[in-house]
Amino acid sequence: MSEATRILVLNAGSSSVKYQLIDMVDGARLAVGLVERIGERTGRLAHTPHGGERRERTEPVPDHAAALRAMAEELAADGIGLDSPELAAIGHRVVHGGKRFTAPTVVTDEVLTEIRRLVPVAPLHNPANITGIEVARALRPDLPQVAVFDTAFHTTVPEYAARYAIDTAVADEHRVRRYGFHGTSHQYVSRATARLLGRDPAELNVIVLHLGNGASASAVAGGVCVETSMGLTPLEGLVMGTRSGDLDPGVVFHLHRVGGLSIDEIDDLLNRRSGLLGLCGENDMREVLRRTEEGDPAARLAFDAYVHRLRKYVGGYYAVLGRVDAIAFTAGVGENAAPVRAAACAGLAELGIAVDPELNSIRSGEPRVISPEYSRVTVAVVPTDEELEIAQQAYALVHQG
Ligand SMILES: Nc1ncnc2c1ncn2[C@@H]1O[C@H](COP(=O)(O)OP(=O)(O)O)[C@@H](O)[C@H]1O
Ligand SMILES: CC(=O)OP(=O)(O)O
Ligand SMILES: [Mg+2]
Repeated sequence: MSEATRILVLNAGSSSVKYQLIDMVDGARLAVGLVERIGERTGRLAHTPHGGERRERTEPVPDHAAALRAMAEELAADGIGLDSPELAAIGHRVVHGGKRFTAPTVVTDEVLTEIRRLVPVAPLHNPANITGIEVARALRPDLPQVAVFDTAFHTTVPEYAARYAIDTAVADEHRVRRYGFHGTSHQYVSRATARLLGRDPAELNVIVLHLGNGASASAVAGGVCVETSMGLTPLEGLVMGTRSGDLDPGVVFHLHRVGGLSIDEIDDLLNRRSGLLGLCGENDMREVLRRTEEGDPAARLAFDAYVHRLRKYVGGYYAVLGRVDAIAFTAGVGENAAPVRAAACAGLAELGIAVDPELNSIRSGEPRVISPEYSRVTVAVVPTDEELEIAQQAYALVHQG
């Protein structure tokens, strides 16, 4: 039996790489790091070893290969380099797995080809994930590279919810359907919510609101995902930092035919220049909240639109589930923005949903209940941990075989 008990997790984004080295015996984070501003004039690496001081480097990081080299140097400096025999596998977040990948998968050339084929439906994400896999494989060709897919947890969404009401032959030919994303987070948070409440996940109905840069909602019935807000691509659903979320598909035809925008320009508009950014020129919720407090009308509109959309999904998923036991807020905005949580749940006493202002204002990194005793639905803040979930799934896979 090998002694390899560590998993390196890579979450490669378009201009950043987040990484964690986790020991699966005791769950220790041997290193946690982030390389940002890849491809810009100056990049930045922040690296924190277990029980040690955070280190920062500011230097040009031209591409993802350079980012992973910098990560490898920092790990080596702590004596836990990529050459370590204790490394069992490298786990990768892969955003789009299509219909085929319903579980964590060891990456082969053929698997990589399939992930590459899905680039057009996850253009902001899959290319970076592929680069992460390729670079990691070049650094440690002997290790299993395990892909953990954002789409996997949503493969239980029933056909009537996953299908768009369009011609079946066209949909089948082009594999157009709802796939859903952030699944690793929705899965982790729905289970963590059950743990927080001391309940069996199999008997709990939860609405999970993952509000990060990308944002999505899911309805989880007894541990099984039955509905989610993102679709064929991570563009549908909630208002996000730079993405529009739901809109009339007629808007696309109109902008093309009447507005004269090309399809690529519309794609760029809806994915990168819309959402909070499009409404008020700012995609960071912290800045939107600050400007709202100062009375800035554009920021107010952006906040109101963001919250209004969220409330529509909460109401909709209430009806989908029939009975809701808990609503869990997670990711950067969900974990930190008390005003968003308060506004999303305001005036819903008739649905048994209430938020206690004092509990809601407490800042903490721990899972916590923010609803009052009398609230029929427990409202909670449950920090997500996609990296731990990826590490656990990757470790379980390499240890089975
Ligand atoms: N204290 C805070 N208050 C409000 N929003 C915050 C706060 N901290 C972070 N955020 C929001 O969280 C977002 C990032 O969320 P995160 O889950 O880290 O994103 P991702 O993993 O998708 O890159 C930021 O864009 C910012 O708007
Ligand atoms: C799928 C998705 O939107 O991911 P992120 O929030 O990391 O952009
Ligand atoms: Mg995230």
